[in-house]
Amino acid sequence: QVKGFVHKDRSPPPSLNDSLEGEIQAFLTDEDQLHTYDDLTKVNPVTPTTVLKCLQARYSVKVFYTHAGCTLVALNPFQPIPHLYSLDVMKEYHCAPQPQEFKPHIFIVAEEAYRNVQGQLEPVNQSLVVSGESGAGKTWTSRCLMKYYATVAASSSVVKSQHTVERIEKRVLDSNPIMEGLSKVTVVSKFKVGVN
Ligand SMILES: Nc1ncnc2c1ncn2[C@@H]1O[C@H](COP(=O)(O)OP(=O)(O)OP(=O)(O)O)[C@@H](O)[C@H]1O
Repeated sequence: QVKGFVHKDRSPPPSLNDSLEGEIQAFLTDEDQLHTYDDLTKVNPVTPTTVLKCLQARYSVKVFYTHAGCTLVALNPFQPIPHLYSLDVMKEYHCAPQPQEFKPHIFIVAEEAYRNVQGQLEPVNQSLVVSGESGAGKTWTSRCLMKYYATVAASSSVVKSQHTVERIEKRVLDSNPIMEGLSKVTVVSKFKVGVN
């Protein structure tokens, strides 16, 4: 009579690599959910494969910005997306009590730095570093930031005519090629927008 039976599995225990691979596959199974990760710190496990799959999924549903903690990942849509950068969208982010609760956008980063300067909290001077490989969209992003500052700065002071707003914006934007040509660094008032 067999009173007890213990099956001894002679196969080696799964290695760390196998279990990570299993976790990655499990994460990727839920393909329809991948685009919903608006912050890459929520991705688990964080690996090049899982992060890139999420970004790819977001790109395919035309979502081009994703948080990664305090960093913002911007994907180049390689096509004009005018509604993403309209004056109304700028106003929405600028006037929101908590812009960070909105969808990830370069305007969240812009607004946060703007509020820090206005609030005079240390460090008052703010730097935004825009980095990426050639063609990633650094110049585009820097221009976006400057357009944002030109617009919100003009709208928040004394009520100015549309002509004045456009003049400020043009001056700021026109300074970009000179500054970029000099040192690849553009400086807007107290804001620094670095281009690597
Ligand atoms: N968010 C965006 N929406 C629409 N077009 C974009 C966006 N970002 C970049 N582009 C387009 O992609 C192209 C490359 O962008 P950009 O010139 O900004 O790259 P870069 O990183 O500054 O390149 P380099 O380092 O070679 O100067 C441009 O034609 C630009 O208009």
